[in-house]
Amino acid sequence: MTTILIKNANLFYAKQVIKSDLLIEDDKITQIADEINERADKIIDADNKLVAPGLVDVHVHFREPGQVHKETILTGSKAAAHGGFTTVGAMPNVIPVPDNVDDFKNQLELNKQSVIKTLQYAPVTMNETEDKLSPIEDLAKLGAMAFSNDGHGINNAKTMFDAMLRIKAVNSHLAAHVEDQNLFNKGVINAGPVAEEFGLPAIERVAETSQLARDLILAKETGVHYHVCHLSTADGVKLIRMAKDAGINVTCEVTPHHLLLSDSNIIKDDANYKMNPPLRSENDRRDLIDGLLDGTIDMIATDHAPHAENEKNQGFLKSAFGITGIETSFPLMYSRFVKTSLMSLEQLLELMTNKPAQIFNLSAGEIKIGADADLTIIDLNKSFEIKKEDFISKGMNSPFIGQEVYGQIQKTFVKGQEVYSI
Ligand SMILES: NC(=O)N[C@@H](CC(=O)O)C(=O)O
Ligand SMILES: [Zn+2]
Ligand SMILES: [Zn+2]
Repeated sequence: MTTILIKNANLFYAKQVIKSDLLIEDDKITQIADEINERADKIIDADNKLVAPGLVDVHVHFREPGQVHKETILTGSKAAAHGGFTTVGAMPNVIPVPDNVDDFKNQLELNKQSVIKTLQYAPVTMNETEDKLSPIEDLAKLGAMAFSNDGHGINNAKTMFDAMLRIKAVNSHLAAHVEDQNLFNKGVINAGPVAEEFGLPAIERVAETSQLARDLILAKETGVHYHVCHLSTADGVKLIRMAKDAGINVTCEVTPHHLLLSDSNIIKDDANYKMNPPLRSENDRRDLIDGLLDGTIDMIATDHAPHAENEKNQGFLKSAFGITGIETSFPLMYSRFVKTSLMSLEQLLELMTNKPAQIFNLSAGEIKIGADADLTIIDLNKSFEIKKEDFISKGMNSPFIGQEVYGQIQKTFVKGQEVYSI
């Protein structure tokens, strides 16, 4: 047996940060107490740093198979460990889309290269296109964490309705990239004065909100657990608030970038500000923050979307949609929300551990006796600059490069194994 004793932790335990020691035996947490003086193979003095459950991100893109020049499961998962994450949900917009038993099994095999726990979404429809539903029952049986066509909206209401019924029947979750493909209309930036100033084709807010309104009604009718990916609009927050009040089984995520940036921050033609959904207005951003603080929005997810340099330096019109996020999420959220007293550290940790785990029924996101030793040690007082060269991800496409932040990840453990150390 291998034992690790962590001394002098500021431990996030039972929804509070407390002074504590913690003992790991092999892959499990076996003791949590004021003072543990057991002999151990390794003793780590946490020196009053934060010891948190490994962070949970239900929305990442690891690009393998098919686009390994952007990211691989190995580089993506190492980047996640660098960001303090120990459990992630990988979206199925890889090539080929794992929309059948063989490709899904192959995807699960590939995911074994992950240094953290990489769970797999299955697509809602074949090849994430409109016409035909994927073999939902088979893919659920193989262990799909949930179903999503992320990257594309599901335009056809009948397709969505049927998908919801079948996903509900297997007791799974439907995570929706809510976007009407016709209203999206090949835009590249949020509709408004900034789009006009730059003369770029725009994405209307109604691309998100009209499909969301439809889906909420369908979710009410079917009872499926309907989860909204990367919410971006003020009206979207209102719709979800109303739906929750009406008892509809809806949950929702928001990304750090939609909380921290608006279209007014976009540097002309810098595609590190190009993603889908686009950065919206200051008004939308404020309402997303309100929605996060009042519980309308349930969790933070990064939508980590790595691309190669030459796919992102083509200006706003031609570059790919998406930015990396998994290595900067905690430091950015901690610096801009906790340090500024918009929320407590405990609130932020809930949004990045317990809440996503609970909502997707994952055994993750909580430090407790008997749980897997999935932990991260974070120095909250350490400030540093976000630098390209510090990314482990193959993707360097971040609008946050150059920003000064607090909250440096020092070590990350998965099942008692150190998967990142500074
Ligand atoms: N967010 C993005 O802009 N891009 C994502 C797809 C998605 O999340 O919709 C990608 O796969 O690159
Ligand atoms: Zn999406
Ligand atoms: Zn995505």
